Amino acid sequence: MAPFPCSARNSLNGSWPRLQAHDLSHTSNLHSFVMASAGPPYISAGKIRELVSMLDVINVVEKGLADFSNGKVVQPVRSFLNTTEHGGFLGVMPAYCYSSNCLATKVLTLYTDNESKGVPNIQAIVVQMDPSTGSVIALLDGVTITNMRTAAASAVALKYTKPPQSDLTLCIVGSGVQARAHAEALREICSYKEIRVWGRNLERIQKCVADIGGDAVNAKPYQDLRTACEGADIIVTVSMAKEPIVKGEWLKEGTVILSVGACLPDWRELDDELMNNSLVIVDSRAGAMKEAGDILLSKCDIYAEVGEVVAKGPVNMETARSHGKKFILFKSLGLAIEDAVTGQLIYEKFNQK
Ligand SMILES: NC(=O)c1ccc[n+]([C@@H]2O[C@H](COP(=O)([O-])OP(=O)(O)OC[C@H]3O[C@@H](n4cnc5c(N)ncnc54)[C@H](O)[C@@H]3O)[C@@H](O)[C@H]2O)c1
Ligand SMILES: O=C(O)[C@@H]1CCCCN1
Repeated sequence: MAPFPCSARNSLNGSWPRLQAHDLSHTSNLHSFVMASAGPPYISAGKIRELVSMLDVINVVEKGLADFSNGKVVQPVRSFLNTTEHGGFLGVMPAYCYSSNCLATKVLTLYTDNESKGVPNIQAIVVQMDPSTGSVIALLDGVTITNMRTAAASAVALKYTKPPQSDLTLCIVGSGVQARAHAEALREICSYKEIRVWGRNLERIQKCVADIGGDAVNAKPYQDLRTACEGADIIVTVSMAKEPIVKGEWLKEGTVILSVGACLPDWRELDDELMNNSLVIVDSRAGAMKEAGDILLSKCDIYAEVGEVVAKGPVNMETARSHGKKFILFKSLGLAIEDAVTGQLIYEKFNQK
């Protein structure tokens, strides 16, 4: 029986209809009644943070990435369109996975200059559906999901590539939303003797350092990018840069780089020397060959997808050296499956409450 006995949505104005008394004779399904009468729930940023921890998200994203590389996820490379006159992008990111029982799409916008307008550069909503019927079961705050699952994907990559020493120096290049999310997620994987935060504006760097936890987590502001990168064991790049800003010649051998920005084919964060000296692990080969400016323009090789690494086991510097490389690098572009599994987890926890 159809879950919405009174014909799902009003086809003229798209609103969710009120259930009529006679509709009840067609269904005994309370869930259908609630859905049809009130529409799908909206799960806000605050609620999401109450329902799931970063560790929860790391765990589902790890499985999602493994399923993706194992051919268990149906997901086209996302489609982006330009809002040319306004300098922005609209992206649509659908994914379906039978083994994680999730069907969802994220709709997002990416602008680079929204700060002056008082709104975030990346805005998004996740539409979660019931895979067995296609019915929309929830709308979720896509900004929070994007922040958490992106940092979680980097945490998964770090889990499988982390340097062996215990007291590590982490350098975060960028002081925006993802800088904060990564500080949280990467602390689930390693402990750090210092967390360096670089940005272009001292006030914003200091705010980011304070938000991350300041002295309590050994976070320190850096205004010179080269100094921030030199000697770091792990570097995460989360800037909106469009040109290479981090240079391979600055880094010590054995550095692990988590490259999260530069998600368009003509955007860069890292120079050719860095890319060509790295054992490069990507979230999606197909995505990387369409969107990753640092890979496409440096013409570097791709070693593996992170989901393959999750399945086969950790990669270390011995592997990198055997391929003639000095660094290990994870190039993240962001996958719809990361949003879909995170959205599904949140929806299930929402229903348990
Ligand atoms: N891989 C993924 O899944 C994924 C997901 C979300 C965001 N991202 C990317 O991560 C990056 C950071 O996203 P965010 O949400 O933190 O954005 P944000 O706007 O909150 O922060 C961006 C930071 O970059 C700095 N910046 C801007 N232009 C710069 C430049 N030319 N050189 C150096 N720094 C510059 C800003 O001052 C700010 O500190 C973006 O490139 C975004 O596209 C990737
Ligand atoms: O996967 C995502 O959600 C993002 C948002 C914007 C930039 C690239 N990737």
